[in-house]
Parts: sequence; C-alpha cells; structure tokens
Amino acid sequence: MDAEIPGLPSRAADAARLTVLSGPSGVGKGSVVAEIRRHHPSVWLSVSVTTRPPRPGEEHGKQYYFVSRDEYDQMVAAGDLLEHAEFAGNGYGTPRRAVEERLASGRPALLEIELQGARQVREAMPTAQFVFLAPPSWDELVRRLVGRGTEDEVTIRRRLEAAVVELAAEKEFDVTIVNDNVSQAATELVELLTVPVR
Ligand SMILES: Nc1ncnc2c1ncn2[C@@H]1O[C@H](COP(=O)(O)OP(=O)(O)OP(=O)(O)O)[C@@H](O)[C@H]1O
Ligand SMILES: Nc1nc2c(ncn2[C@@H]2O[C@H](COP(=O)(O)O)[C@@H](O)[C@H]2O)c(=O)[nH]1
Repeated sequence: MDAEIPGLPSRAADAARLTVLSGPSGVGKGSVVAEIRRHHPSVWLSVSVTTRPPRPGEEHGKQYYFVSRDEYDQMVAAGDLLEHAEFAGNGYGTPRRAVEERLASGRPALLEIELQGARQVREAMPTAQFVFLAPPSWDELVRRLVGRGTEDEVTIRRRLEAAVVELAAEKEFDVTIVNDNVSQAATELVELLTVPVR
C-alpha cells in the first residue's frame, strides 16, 4: 500500500465512494453480487433489512436481516435506514450506520437495492455512483424470475409490473451493465467499484 503523504488524500480515500446497484427483479443482481463476494471478499456489501420471509438457504445477517413489520417500522421512524421502500408487498431498507461508518473510514461500499431506494440515495448522496443491471431481453428476464422458483404467480406478476417501471428508469443511472453472463457482469462491476471519486 502507498505511504500516506500529508495534505494528499490517500488512494483509499479517493476510492471511498458509494456504489448503488439496481435493476429489475430477476435480472441477476444477487447472482452478480454473490459472484463478487466469492472472488473479491474485500468488496463490502451493505446487508439490508427486510420484512420478507427468508427463502430456503437464506440466513439472517447474511443475505438480509429478516425483521418483523413492527421492527421495520421502528427503524424507519427512528431514522435508522439510509433509504427504504415497499417492494412487491414487503419493506426493504439499508441500515444507515454501517454504510456511514464504512464511508467515513475512507472505504467504498456497495448497495444492492431497487429503484425507489436508489432515487432516495441519489437525493441524499448525489456523488454516489449508480449502476443499472439490465437483462439481455424482457423474455429472458421473465424466464429468470419464473425459473428461480421462489415466488408464487401473484408475486411474480407484481415484480414484473415493477420491472416495467424499473426498465424505463435505466437512463437515470450513470452506467448500464447487461447481465448476459454473471462472471462478466461481476468483472465489469468490480472495475466500476475501483474507479476513483469524480
Ligand atoms: N447471466 C445469467 N444467465 C442466466 N441466468 C441467470 C443469470 N444471472 C442470474 N441468473 C438466474 O436468474 C435468476 C434470478 O437471479 P437473481 O436472484 O440473482 O436476480 P435478482 O436481480 O437478485 O432478483 P431479485 O431482485 O428478485 O432479488 C436466478 O435463478 C439466477 O440463477
Ligand atoms: N430499496 C431497497 N431495496 C432493496 C433493499 N434490499 C434489497 N432490495 C431490493 O428489493 C428487491 C426484492 O428483493 P428480494 O430479495 O426480495 O428478491 C430487489 O430489487 C432488491 O435489490 C434495500 O435495502 N432497499
């Protein structure tokens, strides 16, 4: 690592920016992030809270903090969430303190969140970097969401209705990565995570 030079921001501080990854449900955000965690364990990803029940294999504190609606409402009321949104019938939010501590210590952070939350982060932190993960096609998005097999038909419909809105918002983002291939998309995202702050 480079030695600190008084008066010159360290390279670590230069790289300390928040990156927000968003994109429609089923596009592969979780898959891309999991790939990054496997190959780049130093990349720090915020763990969100959600009122959604865990899917098979999901663990409290790993993919999410699974909380009750009351706990979630209390966190919202207390201002403990950097952003929060209702999505397909459940509440989701980013615990504020962990992200703020991470950035304050000069280290970058990654959020994987939906569109309404991304818009809130843009309001609060306009220098953050916003990355849109796009599907190769609408049909492939539907195939992935249905093929995952984790949602019932009603929920799949709700998520696809939201996907129409999310896809129309792509132009609000700084960069688009098309998720044709998980490992390629992960490589592209990691490169963006290490771009110095503007
Ligand atoms: N590049 C890809 N090619 C083929 N299948 C993929 C690709 N990326 C992800 N998938 C598959 O698509 C499904 C949805 O992926 P994933 O759960 O990562 O999406 P997501 O964007 O995180 O969804 P959500 O927002 O609903 O949590 C999974 O079954 C996953 O294995
Ligand atoms: N606004 C926020 N959205 C979040 C957060 N954590 C995850 N998400 C997004 O919710 C949907 C659905 O997720 P799923 O795990 O139920 O499939 C997806 O788009 C996630 O990116 C958050 O903290 N805030």
